[in-house]
Amino acid sequence: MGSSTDYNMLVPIIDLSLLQKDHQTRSLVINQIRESCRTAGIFAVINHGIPETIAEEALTVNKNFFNLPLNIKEEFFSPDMYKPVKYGTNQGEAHGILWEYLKLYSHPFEKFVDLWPKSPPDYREIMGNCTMEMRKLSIQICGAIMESLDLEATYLKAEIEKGVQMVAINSYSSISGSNMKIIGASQHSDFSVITLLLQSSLGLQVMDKNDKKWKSVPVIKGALLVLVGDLLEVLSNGEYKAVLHRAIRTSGNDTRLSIASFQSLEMDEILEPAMKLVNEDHPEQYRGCCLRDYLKHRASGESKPFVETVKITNSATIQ
Ligand SMILES: O=C(O)CCC(=O)C(=O)O
Ligand SMILES: [Fe+2]
Repeated sequence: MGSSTDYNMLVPIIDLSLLQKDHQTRSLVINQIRESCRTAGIFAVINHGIPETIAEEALTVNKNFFNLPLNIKEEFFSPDMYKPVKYGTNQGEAHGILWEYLKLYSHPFEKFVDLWPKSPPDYREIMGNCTMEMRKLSIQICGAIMESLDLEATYLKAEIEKGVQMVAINSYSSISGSNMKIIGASQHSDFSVITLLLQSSLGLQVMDKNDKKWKSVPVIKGALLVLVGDLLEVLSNGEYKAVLHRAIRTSGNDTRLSIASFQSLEMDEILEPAMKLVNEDHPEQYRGCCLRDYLKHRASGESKPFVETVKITNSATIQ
């Protein structure tokens, strides 16, 4: 057994339907969200309103997309970070494709849908439903997260609603034998306010802040995962930290698929720490930043994690 999967993570499970209940129940849920964002940086949501068939169809249609001949998928290949539809692959010398991904800009839908894959024939319709549902849910969860920070539920709502939604679909081939390899999603945090993630099978790991060990995130039927992203770290002035995660390939017969929806603001919309969370005891810890800054950072090939580059390190610069 590879050592890195020996640890399992107890991911907090939050019943989102309770947000519609009485004031007291609602507050309990908000407290759970606060606690999860502060400690784990990840939680699972159940009763979230996205029908299971939508998630299942999305996984299936993407599986069918990745099963298409390489020449069809390669139409979407591009090294350009700014391309709204982008296919990429990581090939092992003797092992064929180990990891493939497709990145789609998905909001506004009408602006991007014509650029999405045409095949399988139902790809656009199924992924249109899926990404719209994921976006709606992300916006709802962002509102609850704002409340958990003692901000108005509507704080940044308009900016988030106008914001870019990008979806990454990852496909990892399974491994045989015990050669545990970490492919594709090596350790990183996401550039998003939150990321909503659907995984078809085990493979996502997060760094446990307490013991600094990688922990496997279980697959909970019908649940979606919510990950704290870089923008939420900035907005909360470091109260919530973006969760460090990676994806490993595991043994088994099935290819593993994950669908991640990254909710951020518009390309040039600068996000700064919320004024209410900056005070004498909590001086401003981050500079404002936008999606374009992140893409420039990625294109530059700099290895330093993006969020580190916006941290204010010199206390002399703080007023
Ligand atoms: O495959 C996964 O579970 C994680 C993928 C991921 O972290 C990403 O696409 O940013
Ligand atoms: Fe990620």
